[in-house]
Amino acid sequence: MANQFQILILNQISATGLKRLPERYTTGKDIKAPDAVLVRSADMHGMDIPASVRAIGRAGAGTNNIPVKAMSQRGVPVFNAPGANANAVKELVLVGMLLAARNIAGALDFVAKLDTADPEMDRKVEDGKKSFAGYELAGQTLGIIGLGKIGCLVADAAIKLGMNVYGYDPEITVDAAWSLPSQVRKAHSVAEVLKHAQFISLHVPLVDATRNLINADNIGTMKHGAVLLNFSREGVVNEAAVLAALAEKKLGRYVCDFPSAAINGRPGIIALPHLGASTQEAEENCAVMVADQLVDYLEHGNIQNAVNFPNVSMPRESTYRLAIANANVPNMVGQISTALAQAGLNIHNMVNKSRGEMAYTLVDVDSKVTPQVIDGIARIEGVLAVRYLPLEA
Ligand SMILES: NC(=O)C1=CN([C@@H]2O[C@H](COP(=O)(O)OP(=O)(O)OC[C@H]3O[C@@H](n4cnc5c(N)ncnc54)[C@H](O)[C@@H]3O)[C@@H](O)[C@H]2O)C=CC1
Ligand SMILES: O=C(O)C(=O)COP(=O)(O)O
Repeated sequence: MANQFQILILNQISATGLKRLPERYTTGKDIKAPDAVLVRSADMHGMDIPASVRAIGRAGAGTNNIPVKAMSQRGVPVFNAPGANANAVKELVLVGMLLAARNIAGALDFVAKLDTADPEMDRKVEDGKKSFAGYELAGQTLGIIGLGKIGCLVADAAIKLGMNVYGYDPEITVDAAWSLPSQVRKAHSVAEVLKHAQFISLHVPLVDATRNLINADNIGTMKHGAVLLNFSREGVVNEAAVLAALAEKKLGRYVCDFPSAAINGRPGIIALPHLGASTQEAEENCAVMVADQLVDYLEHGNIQNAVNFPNVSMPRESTYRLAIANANVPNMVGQISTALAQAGLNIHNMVNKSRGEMAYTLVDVDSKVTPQVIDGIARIEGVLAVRYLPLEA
């Protein structure tokens, strides 16, 4: 019988994505011993992740809600869906700039409070509108911190709207750099971006190095009345610093996707309920991408788009495959090959790749692998997880 897999679902995942899982897969939110977890923003840090879990699929970009380091130590890849929701976020960032520049939230509120039975309503509309006059985006300068999938799309859209764009990303990839319009000016520091831009948009992941990236020390260096947009993560911005800068009118608006007790309802705050990736298209794209990656990993051991392991794939030419997650230390491949040779197994094909402290090995052999051989490999120091993935007869 073909392999049965159980997938624990922690958030609402697009049905189109779930349909990519073969029918023999069971999905649900109460599965006790899942082979894999599908998640969006649910916080998995406090969760007791069952030992049965072989992979985690994040139907989205950010993985700060997942204990990635602990999963690496267990040899468990954490997959995400790079770029699959980037267009949705880009569009909401454009909305964010317009909300700030045109006083749209205040204007909508004003209209909602109009008395439609008042014969003077039309006059009040014409009188009232002057309170909401704004300015245009064309000609303004936007600074983008983080030029990954989202930052690059925001840069491109802003250039097309006639804005000047500064971008900062010390680890920009070659592909991202190629995708940027030539008009984007390269900034060499966060400070340089803050100095030049009227709008600053953050598109970095939340990691130790980006926590409080915008803080009391640098927020005062922004242009007077600047607009800060945060569709990245709450922790990237120090909210106390934002409130102080708004109170001093140093900051014009703080537009974010992360409401909180500290900022909600405060003057100058425009907060959306984490809507960046909430379009039908983005939800489908993310779920499809990550479901396909999970299936390929669970059934064939191939890794594509894990945040903690290298990309490793090998075409299936042999029925008998071992997938081994191991520490990136010397002599792992040697010890694995020796264990197979000692068991009289001939290696048909093999690939080993590393990324940081992690490495991953796929080995196809010409005959059946016994549980004793698998146990022997699992006991090699530095081996974190071993899976035997024979093709079904
Ligand atoms: N509001 C929402 O619904 C959504 C929010 N996000 C957030 O946006 C973040 C970025 O998403 P993507 O662009 O898809 O990720 P990405 O991985 O394509 O891009 C992130 C970029 O940030 C850069 N970076 C890292 N540290 C930096 C630093 N200290 N200074 C400047 N640049 C730095 C990286 O080099 C990379 O190019 C996600 O990690 C997530 O937190 C993503 C999707 C939806
Ligand atoms: O992809 C991301 O990083 C997001 O923040 C989107 O989160 P969501 O999937 O909408 O809960």
